[in-house]
Amino acid sequence: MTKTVEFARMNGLGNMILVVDMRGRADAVTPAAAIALNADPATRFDQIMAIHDPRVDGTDAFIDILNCDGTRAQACGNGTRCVVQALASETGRKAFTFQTVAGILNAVEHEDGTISVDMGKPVFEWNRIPLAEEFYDTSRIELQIGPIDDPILHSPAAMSMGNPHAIFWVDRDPMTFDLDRFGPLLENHPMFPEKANITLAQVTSPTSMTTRTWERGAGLTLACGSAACSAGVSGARTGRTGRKVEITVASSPNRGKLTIEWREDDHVVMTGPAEWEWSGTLDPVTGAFRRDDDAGAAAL
Ligand SMILES: N[C@H](CCC[C@H](N)C(=O)O)C(=O)O
Repeated sequence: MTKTVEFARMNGLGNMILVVDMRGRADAVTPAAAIALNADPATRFDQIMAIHDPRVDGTDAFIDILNCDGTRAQACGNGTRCVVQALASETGRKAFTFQTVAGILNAVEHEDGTISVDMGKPVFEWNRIPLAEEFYDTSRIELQIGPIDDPILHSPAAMSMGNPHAIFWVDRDPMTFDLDRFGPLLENHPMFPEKANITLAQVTSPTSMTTRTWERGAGLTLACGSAACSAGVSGARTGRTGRKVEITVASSPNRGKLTIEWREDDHVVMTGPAEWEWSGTLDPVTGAFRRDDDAGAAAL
């Protein structure tokens, strides 16, 4: 087994992704390697998407997801689009099926370069999100931040896309909130036994939203795909929007948008861009890396 593997630094609407090629190996990217890679400004990232050999028939790969703090995540929408782009560039194929901890994901790269991922079905049951308290209706749970008689944020929609999310509705630009201050408080709130990704969502029309997310295990990120899925579903679930919305991520307003459709068959389809930045090789045990010299190398 070689010491190093190939990787590509990519992004999905600014969500910083390392796509790591672990195919043919029996080991996995270690949390220590993730922490070391995140500590270097050149490879600082939000999530690692490690591509492993398929483990079940009918899938092209198993995708192992690590946050920059070394914890593992069950889902990563922006990262999945980056994996599709990397594999489409390598193989010439356009459609892929991946196994993740959250389940089986089907994805396709369109002629215009955007990528659609069927992120599966949303989960609303309190004990599967999970929440620490029983809520019959998790579309509006009792949780707030700020003065009891004038909370800054309150009554979020809670759900899971394989990973836990809380969506707080705001009536002004999400960038005007101190999410860096109260994100960690909410991420680690006792209400969320497995922590949670925290999103501020401003509904701008029945078919559009602007979101900003404090991610579990990663902090403030420029974009979060599974959070966009959760915001889109929660908008429809609470009657604020239709079942198909266009989402602008507040931190990256000029990088493009995500389209989220909560189909009538209960599947959530996310469509958006992915961008390759540069490639290199890395040691999945220690996180030591080397950037390829030639710019424009293949994505992986
Ligand atoms: N940025 C990712 C979300 C990673 C989720 C991770 N923060 C967790 O659930 O622990 C996305 O585009 O969906």
